[in-house]
Amino acid sequence: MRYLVTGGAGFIGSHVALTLLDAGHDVVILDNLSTGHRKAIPSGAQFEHIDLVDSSAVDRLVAQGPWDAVLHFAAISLVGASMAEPYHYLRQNTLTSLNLIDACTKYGVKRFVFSSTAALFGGVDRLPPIPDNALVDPGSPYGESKFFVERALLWADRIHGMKHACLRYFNAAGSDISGRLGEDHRPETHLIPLAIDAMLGRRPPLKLFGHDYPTPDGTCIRDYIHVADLADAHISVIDQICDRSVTYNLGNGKGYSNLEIIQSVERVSGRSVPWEWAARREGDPSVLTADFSRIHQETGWQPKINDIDTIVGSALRWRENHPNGYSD
Ligand SMILES: NC(=O)c1ccc[n+]([C@@H]2O[C@H](COP(=O)([O-])OP(=O)(O)OC[C@H]3O[C@@H](n4cnc5c(N)ncnc54)[C@H](O)[C@@H]3O)[C@@H](O)[C@H]2O)c1
Ligand SMILES: O=c1ccn([C@@H]2O[C@H](COP(=O)(O)OP(=O)(O)O[C@H]3O[C@H](CO)[C@H](O)[C@H](O)[C@H]3O)[C@@H](O)[C@H]2O)c(=O)[nH]1
Repeated sequence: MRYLVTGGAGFIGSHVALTLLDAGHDVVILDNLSTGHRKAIPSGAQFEHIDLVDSSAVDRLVAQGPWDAVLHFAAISLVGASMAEPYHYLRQNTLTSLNLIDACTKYGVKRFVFSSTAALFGGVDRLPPIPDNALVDPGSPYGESKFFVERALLWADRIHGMKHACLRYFNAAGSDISGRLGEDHRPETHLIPLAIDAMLGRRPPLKLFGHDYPTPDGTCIRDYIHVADLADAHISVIDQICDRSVTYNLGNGKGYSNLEIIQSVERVSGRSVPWEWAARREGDPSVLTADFSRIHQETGWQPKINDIDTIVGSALRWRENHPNGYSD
C-alpha cells in the first residue's frame, strides 16, 4: 500500500509513519518542518518539503498518486496559543486542510484519515467518559478549527464519495517502545515531557495550572493514550473505511490528574519533580476522558498500554537518551 502522510515529521505523524513502514508499506511524508524535525522522519519514507498553504505544490504532490489513503496530521495545535490568536488558528488549520481535501477529491483519493481532537469537547464540563456521539462544543478556536475540517470531510464524502475517519485523540503521550522516535515539541507545552524535564533539572520547576478545579485533588484530569496505540488505531481504521466514514474517540478510557502525572514521573524515575502552583490556563476544561467503545466494537482496536507508568516510562527513556531531543 502507498500512503501520503502530512505532518509526518511531527510527534504523532512520525510514529504512525514508522508503524506503516514497519508493516511494509510505502510512505510519502509532506511536512513544512515548522514544528516537526527532519530527524524524526523515519528512514525509508520519501520526504516532500511542502507547506500545505501552497495549494499548487499540494496539488502537484497529490496528483502523483494513486494513494491507498491520505493521513492528515499537519496542523498548529496549541490550545492556549489559539485563545491568543484565534483567527490565525481558524484560518491556518482550515485553509491548509481545505487545500489538501480539495486536491484529494480532485485526484480521486478514496480514504482520508484526519487527526481530530478531544478539544472538540472542551467548552463545557460534562460527565466523563465522553462518548463518540457527545455534543460538540469546542473550548477553543483550535478545537473549532478541527470541527470545521470534520464538517468539510462530511461534504467530501457526500459530494465526492471520499470516505474518512475522524479520530479524536485525547492526550497523546509516550514514545516508540524500541526508542527510535520521541516527543520534541518546540515550544513544549505538554505536561508529561515538561514534568520529565523539570525532574531532570533541564527546566525551572514545573508550573501546575490551577488547583481549584472540581476534581478530587483540584487539578485537571486527562486521558493519556500511548502514541503506539494511536498508531495501531490508524492501521485499524484504514482497513475499515472502504465504504463508509467514521468518527471515533481515541483514548485509554482512564483519567489521571495533573498531580497524579507528577507522582508517576517520580515513581518511574525515582527522583522528585520540582513544581509550584500557577494560575489556571485559559481554555482548559477540568476533565477529559474518552469512551472508546465504538472503535473497539467496530474494529476490535483497544489500547494495549494501559498503565500510566509505562507511558511515562517510555517518554522518560527517550528523553534520557536524547536530552536535546532531535537536536542531539
Ligand atoms: N499531541 C496531542 O496530544 C494531540 C491531541 C489531539 C490531537 N492532536 C492532533 O494531532 C496532530 C499531530 O499532533 P502532534 O502533537 O504530532 O503535532 P506536531 O506539531 O508534532 O506535528 C505537526 C506536524 O505538522 C507539520 N506542519 C504544521 N503545519 C504545516 C503546514 N502548513 N504544512 C506542512 N506541514 C505542517 C509540522 O512541521 C509538524 O511536523 C495535529 O493535527 C494535532 O492537532 C494532537
Ligand atoms: O506546564 C504545564 C503544562 C500543562 N499543564 C496542565 O496539564 C494538563 C494537560 O495539558 P497538556 O498541555 O499536556 O494537554 P492538553 O490537555 O491541554 O491538550 C492536548 O490534548 C488536547 C485534547 O485533549 C488537544 O488536542 C491538544 O492538541 C493536546 O496538546 C492541563 O490541565 C494543563 O493545564 C500544567 O499544569 N502545566
